[in-house]
Amino acid sequence: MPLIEAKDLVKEFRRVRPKTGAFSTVRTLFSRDFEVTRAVDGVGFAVEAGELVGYLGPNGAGKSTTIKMLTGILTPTSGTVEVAGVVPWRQRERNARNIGVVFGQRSQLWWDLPLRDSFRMIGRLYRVAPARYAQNLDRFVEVLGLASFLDTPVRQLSLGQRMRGDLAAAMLYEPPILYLDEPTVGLDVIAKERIREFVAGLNAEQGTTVLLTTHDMDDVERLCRRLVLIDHGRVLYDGPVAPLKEKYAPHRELVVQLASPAEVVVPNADVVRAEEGRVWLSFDPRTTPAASLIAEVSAKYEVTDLSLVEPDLEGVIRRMYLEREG
Ligand SMILES: Nc1ncnc2c1ncn2[C@@H]1O[C@H](COP(=O)(O)OP(=O)(O)OP(=O)(O)O)[C@@H](O)[C@H]1O
Repeated sequence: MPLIEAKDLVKEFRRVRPKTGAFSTVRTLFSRDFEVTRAVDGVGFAVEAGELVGYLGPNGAGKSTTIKMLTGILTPTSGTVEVAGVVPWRQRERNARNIGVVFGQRSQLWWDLPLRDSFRMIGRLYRVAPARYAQNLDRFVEVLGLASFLDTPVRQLSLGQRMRGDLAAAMLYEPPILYLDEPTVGLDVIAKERIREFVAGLNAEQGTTVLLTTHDMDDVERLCRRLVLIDHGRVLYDGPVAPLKEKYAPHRELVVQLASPAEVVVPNADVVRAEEGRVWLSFDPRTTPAASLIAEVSAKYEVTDLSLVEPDLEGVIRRMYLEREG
């Protein structure tokens, strides 16, 4: 049985359409004229225990609204969700024990308290046994590098430090599920990598099931084996990363550095760029294996260096969205 299962999930937001003109405030107050936004429009997916799934889509696609329904913050307009056998919005407290949540844009920590006290409050709130609590705290302090700012009030922490604190707080009570909404937004490269390493470790070592929304394709490349792509509140793709790349970016690039500039002509590959002896060749690995192309180029030209370039996921997803729109 899946650990997380959403079926035909719909969420509509109704907002009174504001009136203009004389007595507009009073007329808005008594208005029956609603504006309806269907943020999530029939989403369905199932996540098995131990998966690490990227939940992606353009701005306004409905990602955060879905996560909010999975956490129980929002009640859907229709459809069903079960998370570890619990309907999140009916049993919010039971659901909360099963999930850790990190929203990159906002902290769950107490702003005026030192990180250590925030952790203590969370430990008490979730009734973590003292020995277990101490063990978990020690581990997170070590792997997330929290020691130097554990006694600093949260409001004085840098964004990267706060995010690490938020991650530790979300996992202190060992929930089997972790929802991450833009966990690396605004962080520098090193801080991002640290977060990714931590999440990958939780998934690999603890078997934590992770649902990740992000706009950062490096997060996705590094962490996700499966993607659920949504747009306008609907699922466009649900499956592994590789076939998506194959379908929307079947070509690979071979970059060769020649000893001296030359016009490269080889069958089964197109020169897409050439600059001072560096040549970018595009080829289809389904018909031309990389090894045979490399052998061919090396036999004909004096090659001093070469590399193979994989298609990047951002381009793949962009191409998919463009194709659907067109
Ligand atoms: N409380 C709300 N009231 C009215 N409309 C809302 C509310 N929350 C979200 N929406 C609308 O629902 C749609 C989906 O929003 P959502 O935040 O789920 O998208 P998202 O995929 O998370 O986007 P982003 O990547 O920009 O965070 C948007 O059109 C948004 O304006």
